[in-house]
Amino acid sequence: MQNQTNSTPKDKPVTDNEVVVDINHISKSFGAKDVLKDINLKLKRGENVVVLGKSGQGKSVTIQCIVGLLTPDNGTVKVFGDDVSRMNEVELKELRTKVGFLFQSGALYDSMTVRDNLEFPLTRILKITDQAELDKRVEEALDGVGLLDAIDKLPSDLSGGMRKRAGLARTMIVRPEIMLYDEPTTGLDPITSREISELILSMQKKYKTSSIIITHDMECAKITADRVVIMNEGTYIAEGSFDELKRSDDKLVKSFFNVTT
Ligand SMILES: Nc1ncnc2c1ncn2[C@@H]1O[C@H](COP(=O)(O)OP(=O)(O)OP(=O)(O)O)[C@@H](O)[C@H]1O
Repeated sequence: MQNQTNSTPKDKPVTDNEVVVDINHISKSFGAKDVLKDINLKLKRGENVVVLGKSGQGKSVTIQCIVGLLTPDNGTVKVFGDDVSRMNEVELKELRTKVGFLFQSGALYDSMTVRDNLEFPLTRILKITDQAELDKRVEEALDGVGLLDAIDKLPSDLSGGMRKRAGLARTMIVRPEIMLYDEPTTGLDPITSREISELILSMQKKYKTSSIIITHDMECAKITADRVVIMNEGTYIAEGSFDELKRSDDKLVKSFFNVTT
């Protein structure tokens, strides 16, 4: 690790089973508060990993460490084999074009139409200038999330579920290799939550994206997860498939499943 040089993700050979995010014994404190104590997580290419945990357990802090917005106090986070804490600004920028986020709000620009919101990353990140190409990509992306009819609407004219779909289309339009979903179904009714969860699953299948999905929503976990990890008090306490964890005898693990199952 000492003399490692960072190369850009696109230089890496792609293999099945490749670990695209490797979190190794990270800890993070804010003042006297030890938020992450010892977190380990490997995300393989094409895999959906759901992180379950109660509020304030450091799930969002973990995500911020993956994209270099926060630096762990100890341990390493490698993305595509490169240590994020050793990346310079150019490398971090390159990394963030490969890693898409979907935050709770969907993070659309309120003053822009849905079309303009989706064009924005195409012009900014992919540097596409040809209007016909922009139109084609925007329409395809919106069609993929069932929102083509809303192309000229403002975010304020959309329901919460539609905003989430538009946010997902905007993130996916640059084809990130890794997706980080921070509570993608929070604030949505059960039917819309299910639709978003199914969309997350279909995105994984269609684009072979590798995703970390942070959620409290057990149905979202059930629909989307290839693997579930449960986080409590700064460490991961259990890991397995949804069905394996559902059968667990551990009291804390059971407490997550008893809510809805
Ligand atoms: N930049 C920061 N400075 C100080 N404290 C922070 C910072 N970021 C997070 N924290 C603290 O770390 C703890 C974990 O926060 P985090 O947002 O990761 O929780 P979470 O598990 O994602 O919870 P939730 O489900 O409520 O979003 C919280 O107590 C929060 O106040």
